[in-house]
Amino acid sequence: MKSVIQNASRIIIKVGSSLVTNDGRGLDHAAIARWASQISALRALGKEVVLVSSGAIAEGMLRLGFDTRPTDIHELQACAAVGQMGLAQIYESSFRAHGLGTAQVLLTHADLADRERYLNARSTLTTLLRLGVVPIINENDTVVTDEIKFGDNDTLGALVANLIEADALVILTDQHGLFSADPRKEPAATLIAEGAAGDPALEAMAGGAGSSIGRGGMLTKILAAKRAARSGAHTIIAWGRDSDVLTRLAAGEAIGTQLTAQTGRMTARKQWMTDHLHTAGKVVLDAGAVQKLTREGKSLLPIGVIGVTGEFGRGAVITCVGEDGVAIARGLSNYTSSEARRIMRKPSSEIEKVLGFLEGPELIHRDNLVLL
Ligand SMILES: Nc1ncnc2c1ncn2[C@@H]1O[C@H](COP(=O)(O)OP(=O)(O)O)[C@@H](O)[C@H]1O
Ligand SMILES: N[C@@H](CCC(=O)OP(=O)(O)O)C(=O)O
Repeated sequence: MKSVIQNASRIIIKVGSSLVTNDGRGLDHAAIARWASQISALRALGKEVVLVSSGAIAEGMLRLGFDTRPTDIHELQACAAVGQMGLAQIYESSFRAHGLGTAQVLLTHADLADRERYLNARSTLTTLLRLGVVPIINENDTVVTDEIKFGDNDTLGALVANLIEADALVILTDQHGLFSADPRKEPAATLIAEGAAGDPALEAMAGGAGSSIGRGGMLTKILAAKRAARSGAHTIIAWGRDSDVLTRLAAGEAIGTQLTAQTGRMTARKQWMTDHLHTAGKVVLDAGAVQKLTREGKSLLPIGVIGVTGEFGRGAVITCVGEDGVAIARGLSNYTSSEARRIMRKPSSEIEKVLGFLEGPELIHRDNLVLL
């Protein structure tokens, strides 16, 4: 078996709390420097990498002088806010040593459930990747209470994989992968080298966190693999301290547990769009635009739109119909219905003049468009 990382061009790497910290107190700077060095090697191979890193609470505990993890939610939030400064600092300097810029992105699950914020987060992340920067994501712990209680960045990693349609999610943790049972409790447990993401038998093997600093345990990782697979991303769970783990995966070596997505990336996306039976509105396309979409695989520009029906917000799923009323495509709109009405039939060069801002030259970008 070959590692899926070898052919993956967009990868989310999640580094867990149990790994990034020195026994839950402060950050392991040397380990972080090693991952930064490996990620810069992946970048040199032409791969786009987004890092999801935990560790803010552990670093905040150290900086604020807590010996044990506070139970008060607001103290935890304070630790996360203080520690996030340290996390950003160490990543910034570790990547800078390899000539790579970093960006801090703090997200909540609710942000990704909101269509408009989802689209904004997606555009920001893809822009950062295009500009050659490594985005470093963590939960925005200041504004959430549920997530901070469970402290689970595995789910966030999967949501980000869905968000930017990554090819793979690599979950680095303190175990070599998924074992037939929790190896802390069952020393005879064996490593599961491969499986199908979403297979319920895997969930039965996974238990909770084994250390005092880790929270989610193996179950959240298995569920994250299932979620990542919905957009066609494969998941690898591996020991983050294995030497050169990331570069060896990129060379095709099978390490840890590989959970394969059963549906391809495009099929998964198409499925998601076509599942949207109730679209918020419609745009009517002239013959030229129909041609561009159906034959040339192009984006939908406002100039090809001759009518807009319904009321919808930015990021809504809308239907594209031809002049004969036949639906030809579905996609996520970059503009609201009222903005679309103002820019339809106009060249993209006039959008900014008409609206006073520019979300993008297209009404629906081809990456967000599915032909029916
Ligand atoms: N079947 C299993 N295979 C491997 N680890 C397991 C399993 N079930 C439970 N675990 C526990 O999950 C822990 C990893 O989860 P966690 O501590 O939350 O790490 P992280 O901080 O990296 O998210 C391991 O240390 C291990 O004790
Ligand atoms: N966002 C928090 C906690 C997230 C967390 O611990 O998640 P995990 O690594 O999945 O156990 C932090 O940075 O400390």
